[in-house]
Amino acid sequence: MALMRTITGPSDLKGLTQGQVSALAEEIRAYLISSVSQTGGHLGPNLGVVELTIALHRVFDSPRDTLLFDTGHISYVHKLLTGRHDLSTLRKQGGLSGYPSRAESDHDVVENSHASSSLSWAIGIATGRKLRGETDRHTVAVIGDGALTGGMVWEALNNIADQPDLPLIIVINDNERSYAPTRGGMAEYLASLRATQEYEHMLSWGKRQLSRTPVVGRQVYEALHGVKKGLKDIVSPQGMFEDLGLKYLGPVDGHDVEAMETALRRAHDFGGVVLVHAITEKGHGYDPATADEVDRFHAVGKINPETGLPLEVSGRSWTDEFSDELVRLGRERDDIVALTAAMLIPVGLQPFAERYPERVFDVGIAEQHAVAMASGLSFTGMHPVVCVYATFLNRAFDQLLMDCALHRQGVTFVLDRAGITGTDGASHNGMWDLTLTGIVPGIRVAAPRDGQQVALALRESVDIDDGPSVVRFPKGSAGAPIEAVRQVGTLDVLRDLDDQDGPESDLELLLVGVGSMAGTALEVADKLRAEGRRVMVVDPRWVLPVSPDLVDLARGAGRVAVIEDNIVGGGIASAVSQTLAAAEVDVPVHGYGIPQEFLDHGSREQVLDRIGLTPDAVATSLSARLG
Ligand SMILES: Cc1ncc(C[n+]2csc(CCOP(=O)(O)OP(=O)(O)O)c2C)c(N)n1
Ligand SMILES: CC(=O)[C@@H](O)[C@H](O)COP(=O)(O)O
Ligand SMILES: [Mg+2]
Repeated sequence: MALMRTITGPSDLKGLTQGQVSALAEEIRAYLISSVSQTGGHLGPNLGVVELTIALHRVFDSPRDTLLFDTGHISYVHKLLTGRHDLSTLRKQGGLSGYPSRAESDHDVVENSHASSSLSWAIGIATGRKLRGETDRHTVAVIGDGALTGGMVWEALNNIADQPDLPLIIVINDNERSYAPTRGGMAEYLASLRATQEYEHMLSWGKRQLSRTPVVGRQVYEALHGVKKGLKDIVSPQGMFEDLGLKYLGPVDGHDVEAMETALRRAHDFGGVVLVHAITEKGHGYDPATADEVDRFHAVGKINPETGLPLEVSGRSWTDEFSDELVRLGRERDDIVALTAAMLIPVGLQPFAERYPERVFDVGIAEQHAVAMASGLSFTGMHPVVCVYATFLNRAFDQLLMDCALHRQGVTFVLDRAGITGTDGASHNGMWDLTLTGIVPGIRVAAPRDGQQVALALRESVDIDDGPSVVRFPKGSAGAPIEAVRQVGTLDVLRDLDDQDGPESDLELLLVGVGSMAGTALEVADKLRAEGRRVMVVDPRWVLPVSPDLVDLARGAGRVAVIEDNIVGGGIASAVSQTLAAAEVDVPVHGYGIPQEFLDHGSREQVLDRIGLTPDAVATSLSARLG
């Protein structure tokens, strides 16, 4: 760590010798392994960009030059080189973000964790700089091969190709993986370019051998070299980027700082748009990561740094409940197909894919495309199940609305990581989906309260074939089942008025627990009942559209309160309030949910506490309201 501690900013890198640079890379790699194994985080991706990031900061002059890191999860080395040497607070409340953060440094620009937007940012910044006469400032976007499969990238490249003179450098960090190996034509194309590297190595070996061959050696080499272009085009059609008029440099060994510096300096001095194709290895230099076939330690929890084995064992997750039921459904119905946006394992589709490989589609990091493709699949009579993290549905809202719902296509959306996720920061919380889906005509939305309900809701959703249906659930362990004490129409009653409480007509408070907030609602009810309040807790299971049974029950209540892990604005409380008003049911409705703010990272529990979405806070508020 001795050398790293001397690097207070990128300027301290410029004077290092190549030997010192190599030593620094090793120091950083060792520190990443020791620190991130204690905090958790994106260990594999960041081990893959150690040398690349050092080279970037030696060639460019951040923050005068702007460095952008697509998806943001690969910014740990960048942080270490820009004065943030201590990663021990990574992803902890009040500590360093796991993504770039403007509050931490003026070297950081794009904070969000949503992939494939870096080239759009880059052309925006470069164009703005040009308009302001600052054409000596470079903009560099580092984008992974996975993020390169996102449609926005191709929208940006289309525009970038129109301005080939912009001082804009695109570094493709090609490690052949998203979580799993990157799929699709783009991945194949990059593979063909990588093949060039082997070809170049072979050619330079041939040149060395032939140059040692007297007399004929030179002529033979020239002849070979003449063949090179032809062979190279066979090995790797350079066309795509060059056909767009973009200069392509590479492939370059992304773990060779000197080679990266040479390429980046050429790109820097070129004075126009250049793509530098860096070949890297996710998890590089750490055997447990490079040996990990699942995802090369894409995102780890706390692990043993020696073995890479997890130190925390989590219980059966919400995702597991979904995954197992989908396999059961897949066995019963051959019309069920599944789609993922490069997250087959994290969204729980691997067991289904192992059994029905022809019925799973990994479309790359392309949620918009996934939803429109699902609409097409549904049109042919298949029942697609689109599996994305709730926050990433934001990307595909128009396709949900105008491709799926407008045509009443029967598509099931499984939104994992709904609600507060916490440690991945503001852009990862699944806090908007109930609001977004709530404005989609004809949609049905289920918020299961436990693992059993996930299975039940999924089974019901795949029977909905006249429009989109949604099943949303949070990250982590699903916890123990919450049994209903009885049904009122479509509603599950979780806590009933006791007999001696008298008739339902003088119900003080009807408490609605949405999804995983059912547990919170029960604790709130128990606190209020201990004060002698007459409280009933119900779980609608299908939260949108609002059930008429809920309207009927509300008629007899003094107040209604809804607890949801979605923004309060436009969420289920809003929907209930609007539905009651439309039914002329004049009962106050109180919404308890997530504030309409971007929430700094912390654990799920810490964030819930911070925003007052806890049993104590809600009970205190309701107690005051009940008077
Ligand atoms: C829109 C969007 N969808 C999904 C994700 C989840 N995600 C985070 S990183 C990642 C893989 C990125 O692969 P790549 O760009 O190759 O970067 P690497 O991890 O290989 O460095 C995915 C799918 C995301 N961040 N954004
Ligand atoms: C950066 C990104 O989008 C994902 O890698 C995310 O960090 C993983 O989140 P989970 O740990 O919830 O799967
Ligand atoms: Mg990758």
